Amino acid sequence: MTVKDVFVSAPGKAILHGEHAVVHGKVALAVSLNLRTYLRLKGTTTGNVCINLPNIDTFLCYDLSELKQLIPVSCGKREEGKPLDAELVRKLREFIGVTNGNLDTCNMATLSFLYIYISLFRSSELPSLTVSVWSELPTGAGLGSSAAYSVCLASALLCASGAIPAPLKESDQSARWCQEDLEQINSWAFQGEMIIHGNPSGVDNAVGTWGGMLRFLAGKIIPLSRVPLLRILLTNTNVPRSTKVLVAGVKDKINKFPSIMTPVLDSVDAISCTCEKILSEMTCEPITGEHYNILEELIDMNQHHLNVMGVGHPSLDTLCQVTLTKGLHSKLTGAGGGGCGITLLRPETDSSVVQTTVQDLKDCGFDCWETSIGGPGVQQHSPLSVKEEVLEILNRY
Ligand SMILES: Nc1ncnc2c1ncn2[C@@H]1O[C@H](COP(=O)(O)OP(=O)(O)O)[C@@H](O)[C@H]1O
Ligand SMILES: C[C@@](O)(CCOP(=O)(O)O)CC(=O)O
Ligand SMILES: [Mg+2]
Repeated sequence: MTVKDVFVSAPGKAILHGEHAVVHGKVALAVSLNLRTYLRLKGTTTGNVCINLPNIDTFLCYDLSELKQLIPVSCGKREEGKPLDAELVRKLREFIGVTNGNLDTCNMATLSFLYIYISLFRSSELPSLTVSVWSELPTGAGLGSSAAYSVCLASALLCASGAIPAPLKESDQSARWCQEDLEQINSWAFQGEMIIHGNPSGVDNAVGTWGGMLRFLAGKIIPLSRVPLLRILLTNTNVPRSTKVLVAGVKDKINKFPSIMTPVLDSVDAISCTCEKILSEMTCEPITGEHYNILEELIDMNQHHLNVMGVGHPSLDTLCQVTLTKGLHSKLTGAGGGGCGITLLRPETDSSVVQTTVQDLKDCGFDCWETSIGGPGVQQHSPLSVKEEVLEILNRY
């Protein structure tokens, strides 16, 4: 069986409020970024499955006959939305040489790819193909690179398996799937996130799938269509961390101090709801300085709560202090423990202030850039419509 080529991309995300709390059934507000992950899938006749992941320096090829041995005997095709198939995960861990402990960067990426690939093709014939992925997002820094990767894998492999159609028409540059297909993509991407995050809330893959700004609560996704244009500065402290480890740490703290942590989670929930209310007011009445004052106070309060949860880091404290000297308010975004933070810029914040803030943050060893938010969710592309620099990298494989 030879599968058709497919080229897809999905955006990263920033969480305005509700990271970690969302894993425990609280509200999160998240927004897509204009930084994307691109995946090219090529059908081949080599009898191999190859995966090229230049961002993490991983280039692997497997023989189809080896992979066939891993198909669990237990049952046929698995439906999306179910818990992970424990037998398949065990066999795959053994196959890639992980016997115990946490998976490293390369193992997590390989395991989630092989898991989705085998799950989707197990009841037919495993096809020979090459998947190459390149991302504009920093990996493991809180901007949802794992979800963008999982959404790209899910959409391309679902398309290649024929489970969903390729939406791109000959004359199109890019195209999106219908709601029903997006739900399937989101569901399979969630399985990829389960492998990478351990216990994901599902907010990151929802943003990667649908794009824009959304409110997420216990698996329920509500797109926020009327939101004000926000200016946000993104800072990467370049301190590496793992979402899986941080999420597990918060769970331990909740188990150890339930009466202390429950009010903290409830307070974060109230912060997300208050932020949502303010954002909605800003779209239907004139925007005032007071709206921004409240948004800034919410950012400060949430950052303190995230420190209480144990997901702060000295580098993130530095980010908050440096920006505050310019009157700007910051919080971590994503899992914390290093990685990225967001800084809210007010409409009147002068570009000279932004420039000096960026320079001060760069002097701390951070990367810093003003970003636009609310880009489209997962898309299929005609390769000709993809940015030259991305094509150039993916064409090497
Ligand atoms: N472009 C990519 N190529 C390969 N693997 C990726 C890529 N982006 C993300 N990943 C996988 O996701 C992991 C990072 O996920 P995570 O710790 O959740 O951080 P993030 O905040 O970036 O989502 C990486 O270790 C890797 O396994
Ligand atoms: C901490 C959390 O709320 C967000 C993690 O985002 P990221 O992987 O750090 O980009 C976890 C989750 O929602 O699954
Ligand atoms: Mg992640």
